[in-house]
Amino acid sequence: MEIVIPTVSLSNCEKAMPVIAMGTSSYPPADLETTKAAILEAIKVGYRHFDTAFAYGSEKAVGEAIAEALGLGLIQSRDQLFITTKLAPSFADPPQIVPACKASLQNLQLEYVDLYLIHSPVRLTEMVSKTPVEREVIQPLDIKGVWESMEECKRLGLTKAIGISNFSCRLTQEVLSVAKIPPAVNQVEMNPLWHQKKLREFCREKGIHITAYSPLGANNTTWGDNRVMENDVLARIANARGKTIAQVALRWVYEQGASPVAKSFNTDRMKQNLQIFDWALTQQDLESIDKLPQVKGVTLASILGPHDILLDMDAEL
Ligand SMILES: NC(=O)C1=CN([C@@H]2O[C@H](COP(=O)(O)OP(=O)(O)OC[C@H]3O[C@@H](n4cnc5c(N)ncnc54)[C@H](OP(=O)(O)O)[C@@H]3O)[C@@H](O)[C@H]2O)C=CC1
Ligand SMILES: O=C[C@H](O)[C@@H](O)[C@@H](O)[C@H](O)C(=O)O
Repeated sequence: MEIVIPTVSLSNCEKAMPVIAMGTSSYPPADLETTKAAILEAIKVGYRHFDTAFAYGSEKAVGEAIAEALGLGLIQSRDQLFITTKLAPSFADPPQIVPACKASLQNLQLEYVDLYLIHSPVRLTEMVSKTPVEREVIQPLDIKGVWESMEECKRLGLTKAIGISNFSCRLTQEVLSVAKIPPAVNQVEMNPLWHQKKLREFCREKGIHITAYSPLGANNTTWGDNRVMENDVLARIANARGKTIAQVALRWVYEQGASPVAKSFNTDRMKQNLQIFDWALTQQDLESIDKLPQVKGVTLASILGPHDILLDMDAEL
């Protein structure tokens, strides 16, 4: 039976976004063939929204998988897919942004992406090949200049929509204060153990949709841990509903009005993660999840290094 994935409309974007995306950042980093095969498999099982980034090195694999899916007739046109990619912090300098977007399009073999996000609210002044990075290469963003260049990407038709990622309320407000085209999306960590209530409320008021990364807590990766997948309260709910913990976490994100971006390169788990649209959590389940002690998992400081500017940003997010 074909799965119908609900969509959400985004501000200033004519194309609706499927509410669940397949992530493409894997640990340990997967090679091109593995990533390509996983994306092709995800298209076969029904995913239509893919989340990549220049920084993940997965754009080429996504591009090859799309080309192959078209060749095999798994999809009739590129338009049936929603592709999100992100501006790498090393290119987050106004004159480099349109060229960076074009480089991502070349990697993806596409004429446009559907959503282009500023990956993080920092600029790295060098191309970095490994993390953590030295403090000297980290700079705050020139938000006005960077956002104008993001708007230019949209005006040029390189992307249907533009947005931000890892932006706190304060930084999102800074973008809004200079924007002619407001961000359509803010992609942030969100899961039953990191609710993002304040940011979600702020973005809702401003018409900015939240996409939730690491909705499963990024278990078995270096940037996440098993706090979601091994949570006793979630296990009890999953048991009572006849679902898995992953499904409970994804359904919870969806019921909050946000769109999960979950990564799985395993066919059974890919399928399982799509089975969240024909059942609901009970009021009691929602209340139990509401009471879970909050622990932020993914931090910029843990990825890029424990530098003052990053610790300050993490504290706001
Ligand atoms: N904007 C940003 O800064 C960030 C964006 N992202 C994006 O979000 C995506 C998802 O987040 P991510 O951090 O990968 O973490 P997730 O919360 O999606 O967790 C991924 C991990 O969960 C496993 N998994 C997936 N489904 C199941 C399941 N049903 N049962 C048990 N284990 C499961 C995966 O393994 P397996 O593949 O073996 O199934 C993988 O180890 C990324 O791939 C990336 O695209 C992520 C972090 C930061
Ligand atoms: O600036 C830092 C990077 O953007 C970092 O936040 C991301 O690469 C993140 O780990 C991800 O997986 O998307």
